[in-house]
Amino acid sequence: MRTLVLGGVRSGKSEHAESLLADQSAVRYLATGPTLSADADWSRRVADHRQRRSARYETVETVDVAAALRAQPDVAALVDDLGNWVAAHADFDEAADAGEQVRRLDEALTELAAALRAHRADVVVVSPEVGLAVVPHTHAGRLFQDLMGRANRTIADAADDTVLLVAGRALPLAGRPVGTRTPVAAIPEPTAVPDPPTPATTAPVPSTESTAPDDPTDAEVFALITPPDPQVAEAARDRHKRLTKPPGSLGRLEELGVWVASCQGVCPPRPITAPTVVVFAGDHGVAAPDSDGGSVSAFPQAVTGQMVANFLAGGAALNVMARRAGAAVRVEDIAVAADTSPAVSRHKVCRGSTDLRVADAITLGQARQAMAAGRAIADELVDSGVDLLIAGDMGIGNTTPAAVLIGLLTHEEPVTVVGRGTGIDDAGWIRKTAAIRDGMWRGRRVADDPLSLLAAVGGADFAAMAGFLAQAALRRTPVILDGLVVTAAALVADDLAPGSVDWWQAGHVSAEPAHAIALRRLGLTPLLDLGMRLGEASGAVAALPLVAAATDILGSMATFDEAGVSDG
Ligand SMILES: Cc1cc2ncn([C@H]3O[C@H](COP(=O)(O)O)[C@@H](O)[C@H]3O)c2cc1C
Ligand SMILES: O=C(O)c1cccnc1
Repeated sequence: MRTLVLGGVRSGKSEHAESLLADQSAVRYLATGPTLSADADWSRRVADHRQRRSARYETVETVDVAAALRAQPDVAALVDDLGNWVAAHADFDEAADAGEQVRRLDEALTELAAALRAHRADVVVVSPEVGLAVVPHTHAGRLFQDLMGRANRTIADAADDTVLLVAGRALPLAGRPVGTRTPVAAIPEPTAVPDPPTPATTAPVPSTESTAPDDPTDAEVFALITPPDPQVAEAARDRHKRLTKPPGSLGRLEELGVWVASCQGVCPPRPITAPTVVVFAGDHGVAAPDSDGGSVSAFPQAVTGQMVANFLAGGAALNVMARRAGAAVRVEDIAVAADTSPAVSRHKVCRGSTDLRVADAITLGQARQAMAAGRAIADELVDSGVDLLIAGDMGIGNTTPAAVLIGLLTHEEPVTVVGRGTGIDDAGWIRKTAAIRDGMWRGRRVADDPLSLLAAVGGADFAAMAGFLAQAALRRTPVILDGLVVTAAALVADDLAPGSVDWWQAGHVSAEPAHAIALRRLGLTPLLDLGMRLGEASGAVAALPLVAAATDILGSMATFDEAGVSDG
């Protein structure tokens, strides 16, 4: 989480910033202020700050904040403050060219924003809001106000959250950057009230397997995710240079092998021998037919349970592809409306969800329970020796909550994230777009709170997938992501446990438009682009042989020395 804390003099901004990092075990305090100041008032303020900070803080006095952040991306940081940083990056002398100062600052800002975006641990930047004062009558004052305005805008764009401190009150700034698309909050309130869900099939009736109370477990709390081993990555890149091929000639397969090695923490990497797919099945209230019989899906809800049986019988596309790729398949009924085999319903949280257009899909307690289940499943597999994890989805209507989650987390509009799913017609497209709009309207208030977001507009299957994906990262196990539905859960998972994305590769890009948007947001480049739009983990399994081959290349290819081939 990156937060920009703005405020006037003595507004309480530093105290607020420190409170945001209160639960961090270690914080680097990047102090940008002059340290050898003769100004008694300044010295007293610095001493004040020092006293308020505890032993958890390490103070680093620097104006090269970008370099300081890059040096330790996994430790929380507090930058105090951006005003001093701006002052250090410009010449306020009247003789200096003001345009040149702006250009120089913009350059430094670009670097700083990139370092902030790359910072994996929490970071809070404190900055003075000087734009509300009268325009100063000195050249230096006017230039500083100008540069500060630029700096605050750029850093606010790089931050996940911006708050303004006024009179000791922290006001969250919900606005969107000037000149961008319609803000999510401005999506018109739904006019037509959607039909209530059909109670018999869509109400979340707790199953006999669970009572789903609002229990206080910490399913959504994750320890710090640390990245795959960068030293092993270096060693793997080095080894690639010694293998019997022109350097770089295996293209992206080379970096893919490097990634597997760094995930395993060993070079050469071990061959992938026990990849496992978990299909998370669940129904969605939003898929219930309207009074005119229309739905957001081209298929009826009953297909979800029927497909679970098909997976168990080995007849689904996923089964066929997984057999070819040598992956094990496990199915988990998290929220299927129908009864399924006891073998797959151990972790069942509920039967379907409530229609996300009109109410929260599931309760917070159910979201926690589902997330705990996803984490437990990942733990169990990793403990049993699985060396690569893949999540898949099965659930009629699930591309609608997936689009809602992606729309909210990437600030896109409903018409941009809607897709045809199982193949809806134009009337279905209109209905689905309206459903996504209603879901985004309902979910926008909790978009910053992953668990609440999953409860409001996701569902138990999405919560389980998010828990599974983040837990895989915590357990330092590589993951291949599938299509739209799994990637929607991944977006939430990386918010929940930042840095998880380093443990994932995108297997493919689906034909669903929101998928590419979500991948871009995660910074992932898909391995394949085959026009697939099935889900079930089929896209991830299609990419598995590439990941396995990339691993074997580093592990089994001869070096120039070994093969007696002349090195270029
Ligand atoms: C037979 C069949 C097998 C599937 N396997 C995956 N999906 C995929 O399509 C569904 C999502 O699309 P929508 O939101 O339009 O309903 C999910 O079940 C997803 O897993 C299937 C769908 C069907 C019909
Ligand atoms: O890309 C996906 O995951 C997808 C697309 C359509 C239907 N179900 C899943």
